[in-house]
Amino acid sequence: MRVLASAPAKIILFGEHSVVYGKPAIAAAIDLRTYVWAEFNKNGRIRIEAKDIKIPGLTVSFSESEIYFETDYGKAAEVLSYVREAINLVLEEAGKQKGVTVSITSQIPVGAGLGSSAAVAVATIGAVSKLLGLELTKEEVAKLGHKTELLVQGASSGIDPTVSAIGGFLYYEKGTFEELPAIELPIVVGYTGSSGSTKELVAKVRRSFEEMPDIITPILNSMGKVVEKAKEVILADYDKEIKFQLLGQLMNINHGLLDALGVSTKSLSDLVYASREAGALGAKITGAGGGGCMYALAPGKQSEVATAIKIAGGMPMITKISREGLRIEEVEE
Ligand SMILES: Nc1ncnc2c1ncn2[C@@H]1O[C@H](COP(=O)(O)OP(=O)(O)O)[C@@H](O)[C@H]1O
Ligand SMILES: C[C@@](O)(CCOP(=O)(O)O)CC(=O)O
Ligand SMILES: [Mg+2]
Repeated sequence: MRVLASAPAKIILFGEHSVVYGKPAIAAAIDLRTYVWAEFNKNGRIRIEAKDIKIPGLTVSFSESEIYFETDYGKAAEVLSYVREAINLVLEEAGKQKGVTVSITSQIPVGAGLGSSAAVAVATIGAVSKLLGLELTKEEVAKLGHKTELLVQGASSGIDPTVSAIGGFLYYEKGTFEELPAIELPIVVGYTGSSGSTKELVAKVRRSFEEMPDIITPILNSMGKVVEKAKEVILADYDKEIKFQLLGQLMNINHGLLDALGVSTKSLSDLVYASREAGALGAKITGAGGGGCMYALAPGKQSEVATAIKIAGGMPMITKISREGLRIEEVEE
């Protein structure tokens, strides 16, 4: 039997990092997906075929009769830690120890703030649980995805695996979520081409918080207030233009607060300011930062903002919100 599952990427519209400290956040699934095949194998091992992961350098030594390959096996093992932990959690949940092979292909850039870690964990959990005959709800998959991120990152709010499992447009706070009415958000995502490690960036904010709690706490509190105001605006019956103006203003404030936490970079800020100068109503980092992606709210200006992002050295992506979260694509008996 073989099972194919997929899960979407996400953008955090407001509240990244502060959501780790129990504040709310708003995120949406977008139409880039990770696909995972799962099947049993006979050797009793966990086998992971990660087709998109680049190995960290390779040394080959050979003689007449022998050839040896060497790479940074520690880094290679680390890069597969989300998948490995996800599989172990499902095997534990099913109370089975079986040889499982997973094969992964993904449309989501790694370390770009689009939740590639959560999407790969959720799709792996979806495929392996289905293979083992475990009928998990999307909420149960999200919880196992959150556990996976906690095991690998040390800290995780759970918003990424929740949005990836459930899909759509969610208001998330301390492990619970509510679905927000889908509003057509004319956004442009800008990818810097560099990546940031969520584990390292979350740890960096944690260090600042522990060293200067009186300074960091008010920043996190303000971020929480920004998100509450954004939810109020999204739910209000203002006309679209007013909503977009207010949301753009809140995005810019959120970006400044993230900059104060030290998670922005020059390339991210270059794309943010280029977008604003090209007419975006708001632009901010999305995800952990340290590289990765930003996004801009650009009603009627998506192509101008996309061009400005390209001129500023970024890669623009015009994406849509995906209603669908985890999807079992195929079951081959
Ligand atoms: N296609 C993939 N195959 C295997 N592991 C992946 C894949 N995509 C992402 N990952 C895992 O997720 C990590 C990136 O997660 P993270 O640092 O949270 O960045 P983000 O979630 O913003 O993409 C990668 O280093 C790797 O461990
Ligand atoms: C920084 C954070 O708020 C979001 C991380 O998003 P990503 O891994 O960069 O896609 C961490 C979390 O919420 O678990
Ligand atoms: Mg991540």
